[in-house]
Amino acid sequence: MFQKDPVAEKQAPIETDAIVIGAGPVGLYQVFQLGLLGIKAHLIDALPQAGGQCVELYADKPIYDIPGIPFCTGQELIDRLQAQIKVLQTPFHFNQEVTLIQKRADGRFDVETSQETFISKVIVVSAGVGAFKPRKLSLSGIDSYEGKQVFYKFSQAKQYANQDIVINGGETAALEAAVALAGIAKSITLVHRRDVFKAEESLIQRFQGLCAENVIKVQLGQVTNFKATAEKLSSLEVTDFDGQTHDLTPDTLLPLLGISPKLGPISDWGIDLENKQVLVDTEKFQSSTAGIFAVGDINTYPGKKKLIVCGFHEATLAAYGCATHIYPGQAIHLQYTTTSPKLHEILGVTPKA
Ligand SMILES: Cc1cc2nc3c(=O)[nH]c(=O)nc-3n(C[C@H](O)[C@H](O)[C@H](O)COP(=O)(O)OP(=O)(O)OC[C@H]3O[C@@H](n4cnc5c(N)ncnc54)[C@H](O)[C@@H]3O)c2cc1C
Repeated sequence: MFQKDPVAEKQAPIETDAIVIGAGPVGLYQVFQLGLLGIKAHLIDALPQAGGQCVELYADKPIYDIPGIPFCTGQELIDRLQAQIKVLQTPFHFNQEVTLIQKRADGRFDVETSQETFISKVIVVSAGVGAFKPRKLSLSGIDSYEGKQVFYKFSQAKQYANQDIVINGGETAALEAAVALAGIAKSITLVHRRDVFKAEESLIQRFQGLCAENVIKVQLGQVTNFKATAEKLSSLEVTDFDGQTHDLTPDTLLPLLGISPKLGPISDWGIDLENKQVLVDTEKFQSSTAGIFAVGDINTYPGKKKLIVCGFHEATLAAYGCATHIYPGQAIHLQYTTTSPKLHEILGVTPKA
């Protein structure tokens, strides 16, 4: 596996057998199943890392329903899936949203991101619920301070040592950040619309304990305005339910208002959708356009369940569908990883006799 430079200029199209759009758990497993059939894929994701919902929404939380793994966290599942495909040396293209898919006269597909173009024989869309985008503050001009004093993602509490921090939000991410900053930041103020928080009970209790000790201050209301010079955000205005305004002077503002998945350009790709999901058959998980397949949370068919294990099944059958499309007229035989020398070669393993 290697990463492309995200700021690289657009170059000649990359020609490939398969493009997988979305590096969530199902996209990663799709790469593996394609690999078993000798099909090399390129994997593209709008995010800077693999993992989809497992990493973005529940990296540290337990999953109990993956076959053969009684317990693992979202991040551990993704680490294992990445380890499983390491041998395939799949090129990953991160920080790139696929914006265009178009059928070519030669039957292949043009695929475009903002930085690269591809020509592929098949496409597997494993785009989950769409590309994740943080919910942003709707204050005109605040985006000028993004990445300087305004951050929509929280990590590494230590970088905020001795700072006055304002967190905006009342769900898990906001409460986790407030708790993590306790004892590190100079002051922590959490701004939330109402006095009700949405997170696991144990987290709410830790948060409320720190509020009771005056380590975290809660300011009810909405961020309604800000004052700033060209270089620096100097103050925030919060308006409470009585219409009273409160000025806060943060060094850093962390709006952690949740992540909103955006289906984005998928709706313009000319494939049939039903309730914003890609309609597929249940034999190959192929869309209304031959050569474009869809697996995981993005697809729909009678009886669809949005579960990782169902996505793995879909990816397995879609790989056979891709092989039939790439090698028309050729029989694609099922082989067992236990006994097939060809698969051992692909996987780089030498089983004991
Ligand atoms: C809190 C929570 C707990 C869960 N627990 C479980 C559980 O215990 N067991 C279980 O089976 N399931 C669970 N799920 C559901 C499970 O996470 C999903 O079924 C699974 O993530 C779907 O995988 P996916 O690969 O289809 O999509 P995703 O994980 O959503 O990944 C899709 C990827 O596609 C990328 N993408 C989208 N559009 C584009 C584009 N245009 N260009 C480039 N990239 C794009 C996105 O950035 C994303 O990385 C849970 C979900 C949540 C929210």
